[in-house]
Amino acid sequence: MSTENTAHELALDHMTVRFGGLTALDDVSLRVPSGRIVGVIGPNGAGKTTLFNVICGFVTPAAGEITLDGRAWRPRPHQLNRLGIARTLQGVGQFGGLTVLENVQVGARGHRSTGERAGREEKSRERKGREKRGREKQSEMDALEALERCGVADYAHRLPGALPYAIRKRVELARALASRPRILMLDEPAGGLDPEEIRWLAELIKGAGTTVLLVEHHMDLVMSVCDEILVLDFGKPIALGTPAEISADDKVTEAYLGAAA
Ligand SMILES: Nc1ncnc2c1ncn2[C@@H]1O[C@H](COP(=O)(O)OP(=O)(O)OP(=O)(O)O)[C@@H](O)[C@H]1O
Repeated sequence: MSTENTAHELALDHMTVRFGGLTALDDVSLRVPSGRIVGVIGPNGAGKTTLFNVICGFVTPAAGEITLDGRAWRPRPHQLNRLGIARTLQGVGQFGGLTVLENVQVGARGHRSTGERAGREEKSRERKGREKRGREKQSEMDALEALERCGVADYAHRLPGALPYAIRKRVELARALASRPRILMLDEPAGGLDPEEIRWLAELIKGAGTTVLLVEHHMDLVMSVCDEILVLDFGKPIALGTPAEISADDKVTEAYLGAAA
């Protein structure tokens, strides 16, 4: 697949990350066009999570550039939500003391409506109070909608710690979706899920209606949902192409066989 003429919502150019003497990413470039589902795969330790962490601003690269909507961009974790970028965590990472709904509202909270922006200049205390209540109501509605979309609205008032792992993974997805992101970053969303859950997940990803960047070990999922796949091995990009191209690439097979040996 060629992405030459497509608007690149997010792009990484010649990204290099070092941890002491270890090069975790070595001159990695990636285009994530608007509306596409782009996968990043590779054996353990290949640099997939590091790539995510660079985009989220958790890790500072030694070299390379990131552009968002064609403009140079230096990511900062606290700005992601406002910029419409949401990320799930590899595990389930929910606050144990909050209900499922409250956890998902945390994801929804930074989402700003047009009305909110329009009223930003208002100074009166009463107006501010009304806006705050409106925001909370909106975030609750967004959270409930996301929980419903993920099929777990029935658990809204439960504490996540007591719920089965697969349900918590769905809650984690709902948390990311609640902010209505334009770029959804999924870090191993299929980890620990059974085949039926993975089929559900594939449908959710395909129907997400956003740009998706997916790091995943589960090959069937990656091959079935991604438009394009980047393969990393020891931090180096070894292949980039459609699922069919990646499946037929000997370098990819060798990287995985080497990792299994
Ligand atoms: N904060 C860190 N400090 C030092 N080394 C790190 C750090 N984060 C990652 N690494 C190393 O960088 C390399 C890439 O790690 P990374 O977690 O990005 O790989 P990965 O492809 O996501 O692996 P996995 O599939 O096991 O999650 C590994 O050798 C890892 O040990």
